Amino acid sequence: MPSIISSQLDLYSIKELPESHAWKSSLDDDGSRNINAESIPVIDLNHDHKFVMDTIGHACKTWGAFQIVNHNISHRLLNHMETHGTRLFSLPMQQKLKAARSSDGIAGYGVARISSFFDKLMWSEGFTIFGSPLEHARQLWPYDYNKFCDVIEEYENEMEKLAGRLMGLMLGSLGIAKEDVKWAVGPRSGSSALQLNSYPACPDPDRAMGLAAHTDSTLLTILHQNNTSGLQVFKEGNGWVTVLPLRGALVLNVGDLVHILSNGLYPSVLHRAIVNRTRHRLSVAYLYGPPSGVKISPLSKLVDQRNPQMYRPVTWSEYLGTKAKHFDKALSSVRLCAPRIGFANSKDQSGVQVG
Ligand SMILES: C=C1C[C@]23C[C@H]1CC[C@H]2[C@@]12CCC[C@@](C)(C(=O)O1)[C@H]2[C@@H]3C(=O)O
Ligand SMILES: O=C(O)CCC(=O)C(=O)O
Ligand SMILES: [Fe+2]
Repeated sequence: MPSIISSQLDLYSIKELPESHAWKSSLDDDGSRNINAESIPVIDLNHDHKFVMDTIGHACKTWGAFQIVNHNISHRLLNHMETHGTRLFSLPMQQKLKAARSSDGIAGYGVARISSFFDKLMWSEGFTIFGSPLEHARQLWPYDYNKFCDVIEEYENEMEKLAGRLMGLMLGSLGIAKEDVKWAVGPRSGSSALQLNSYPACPDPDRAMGLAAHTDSTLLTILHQNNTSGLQVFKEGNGWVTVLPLRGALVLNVGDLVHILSNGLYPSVLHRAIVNRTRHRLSVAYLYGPPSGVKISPLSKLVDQRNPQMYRPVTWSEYLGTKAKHFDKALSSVRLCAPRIGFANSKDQSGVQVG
């Protein structure tokens, strides 16, 4: 387990990669820096409905991730979010620590929640918003916290609408009307989180890891990255594929709960973030979950004798607890029967850690 002291290192001031953050020797290159020609699809939401739905279905099956353009989230809002994120991580360390995540909490400033599963530390810092950001914002900027809260509120509202629309398209591509899934329509509250990730420029990027490989414990995640690459998705047969930032585009990741809902048809995507020698990278993940209390289980229309129910019902908070305990074994710990052969995530996710 990383010690408290080393998890609070100020990465902005370090001139040489400490052993605590060295994941692998520079000699063993796993090819992660190849910018492969093939990458995740880019989907224009302005195309006609049927085309968009079919393209999304195909992307979910084959990649578990895609980029979207013409999503109706304004450049102004994306830029504001980026500015406020950068402003937060530029604060002095002792100021950021005033909003530190408590050991049993979700919200606040700190290392990634999954850090405890690795013996090396990641080259990143994060700020998680779960519920109102007011208290933490007050600690960060005692005289000037409103602007931050306003941007977060607007961002969450806009993202919620987009996530609902994408959820409808994904369900549609599975042959399910959104209206047939009770919780997918109607009011929702407290069923999303926002994760700001900061990856400072790193003196030895080939040996460092920004955010270790994981799948998201969400229905879906909408990711905004600044104009610096770092996100990679894993595709069976291709290995790690870089998702190049496309100005104004957003990345959509299929999460574990859609994996469950689709009875394994849309596998959640394994992804990670690598770091950069000269540039600071910022990403903002909107983590979209079901309303609290709702049990997520494979849609009955997708279950029959030939396709038995693969997962037991779980609520979001139950699943988050399972993930915190079992990490990459969380999905298999709620599995009822063997995975479909040849599916992207049917293989064990262990073994992705190097170093
Ligand atoms: C709603 C969520 C989803 C969480 C936990 C909680 C709040 C923070 C999210 C993340 C964000 C960073 C990667 C991850 C793996 C992590 O360490 O914290 C995510 C995790 C998950 O998807 O499991
Ligand atoms: O920074 C990135 O591109 C990835 C972030 C991520 O995977 C997450 O916040 O869950
Ligand atoms: Fe993620």
